[in-house]
Amino acid sequence: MENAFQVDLRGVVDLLSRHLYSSPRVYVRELLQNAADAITARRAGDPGAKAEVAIEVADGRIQVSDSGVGLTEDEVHILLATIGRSSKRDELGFARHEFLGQFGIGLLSGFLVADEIRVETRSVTGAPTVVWTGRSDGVYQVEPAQSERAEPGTTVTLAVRPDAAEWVTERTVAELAALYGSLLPVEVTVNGRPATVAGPPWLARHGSPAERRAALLGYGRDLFGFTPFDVLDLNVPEAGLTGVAFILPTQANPAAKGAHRVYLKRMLLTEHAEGLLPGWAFFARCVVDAGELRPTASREALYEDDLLEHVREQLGRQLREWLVRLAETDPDGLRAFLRLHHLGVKALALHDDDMLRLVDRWLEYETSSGPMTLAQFRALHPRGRFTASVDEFRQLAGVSGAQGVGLINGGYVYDGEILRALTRIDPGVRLEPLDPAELATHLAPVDPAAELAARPFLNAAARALDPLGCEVVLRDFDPASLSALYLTSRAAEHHAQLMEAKEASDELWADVLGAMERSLAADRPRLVLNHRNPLVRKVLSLSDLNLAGTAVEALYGMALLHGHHPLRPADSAALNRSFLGLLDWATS
Ligand SMILES: Nc1ncnc2c1ncn2[C@@H]1O[C@H](COP(=O)(O)OP(=O)(O)OP(=O)(O)O)[C@@H](O)[C@H]1O
Repeated sequence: MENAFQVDLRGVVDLLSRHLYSSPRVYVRELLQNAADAITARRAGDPGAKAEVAIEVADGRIQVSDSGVGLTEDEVHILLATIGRSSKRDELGFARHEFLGQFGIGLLSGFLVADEIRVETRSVTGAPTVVWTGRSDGVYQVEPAQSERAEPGTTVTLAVRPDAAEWVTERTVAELAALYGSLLPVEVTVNGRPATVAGPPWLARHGSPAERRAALLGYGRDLFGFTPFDVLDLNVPEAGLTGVAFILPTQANPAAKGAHRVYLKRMLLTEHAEGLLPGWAFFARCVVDAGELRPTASREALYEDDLLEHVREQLGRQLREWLVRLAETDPDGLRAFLRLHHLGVKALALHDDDMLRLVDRWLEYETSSGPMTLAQFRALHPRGRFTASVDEFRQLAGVSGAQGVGLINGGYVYDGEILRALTRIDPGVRLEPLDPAELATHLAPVDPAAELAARPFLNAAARALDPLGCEVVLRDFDPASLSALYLTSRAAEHHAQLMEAKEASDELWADVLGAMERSLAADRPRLVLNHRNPLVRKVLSLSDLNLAGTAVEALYGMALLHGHHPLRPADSAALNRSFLGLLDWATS
């Protein structure tokens, strides 16, 4: 025996309200949408038919009347009383593209605020006016209307439940009708006051491009509360998409979720759409209307499909073209943009040669020769170096620059990768990462006589720093104001990390790490004393070698601090010891 499914309407309404829709307010959108669709259906046969939706709100009742196709009694049974049945799909079950609705559940959203939905409708076919009344307990009835409607169309009436009263006030309904329906191509009024505007502002005609731009910037300001840095048109014909992108006037958080305003067939889908733009374009906020993109069943987000993917690519391309155009026509504008949004552009440059060229030509980097673009730096220092961290740049820029080794700060997000990627646009690029130890080879040795005279001092200094795992050398370099430089090679850093790990690990691991340690050439860090520095000269001239050892410990501590190197416990102890030693000497 075959049986039909039974539907527990209360359960379905509960499902809709708790899990599908984010707020009862969507009932206004669903009513508007049905009214607009009914008008679209009527105008398909009669293009000159009126396109009016009148919403009346008073005393906890809302009435939505449309001049649409209306329904016959048979259609009422089939369409209004069958959940999931919709007249807006074709024979194969696909959404028909001229309509907003498609799922056949929207009318049920009336039960979010009322226990009863009353639909009075007269079909354009000339059938008599009927009244359908559906209740949230799952019972409905259809009866002939007491009087015929003057015109074809439909009036839906909801008498609000006391707990939902806040959703059915004139003010709330007017706000919601304007929010969802202001761009609809039908005339919507709430208690006689218009809720619709002339159409999407980006399609409005203006006297001149400057006027249009000013009007669109004003639109952006009204919508988002900031005056956009710039505005550009968006267009993806395959998705029936038009709109505008506003460039944010302040730095944006790359991790912030998208907040794009999306209309589908002129009805607001969401103010918080995600996935409309590629991830790197976090500096733009869009307002778009698309005829062909699809909503999810809740109508609160875009359905992720190939078309949305295509739209994302195309909008990304249009933003990219805008940037390239800006570089060509308004360099100052581009500089200002980059100051705000360099992260997005750098992220894009990693995979896009045009953007990489733009970064190369326009983005200023910190370098040992002052702030300049990568292109300028390469012209000045064809074999320049870049650092792996901001700290390293701060430690070494001065010394490196003074030795003629150009240095770029490559320590910020994406910079290392960008510098390495430069060969993509210029195969001749010779910029390489700096190994700090290499810098020592650029520091000139002191003259042999001075080196000889300093021997006893250097021996004492080596004895003082040996327990700290550091070697001492004397060099002659600029800037003279720098007393000592602590240089550690990549291998030495690795070695130091290994030692730390070994100290913290158990026996088995300590053995393994010990074996690794032996296999690594322990390239020790160096303290490079600057023979040009007056303080170093003074220390060199000390005849008391113990005191000289203490002074070297102090210079070592200063070099670590100056270079923002981490201080190990042994380093802090050496620094304290040197202080005490110097104080003792001074007071004895
Ligand atoms: N104002 C109206 N005028 C004419 N027909 C209507 C009206 N409101 C609803 N209908 C009919 O009732 C059907 C069911 O409406 P419902 O709102 O539940 O779903 P839908 O609009 O088809 O799809 P969705 O769930 O996506 O909104 C519609 O397909 C339409 O045929």
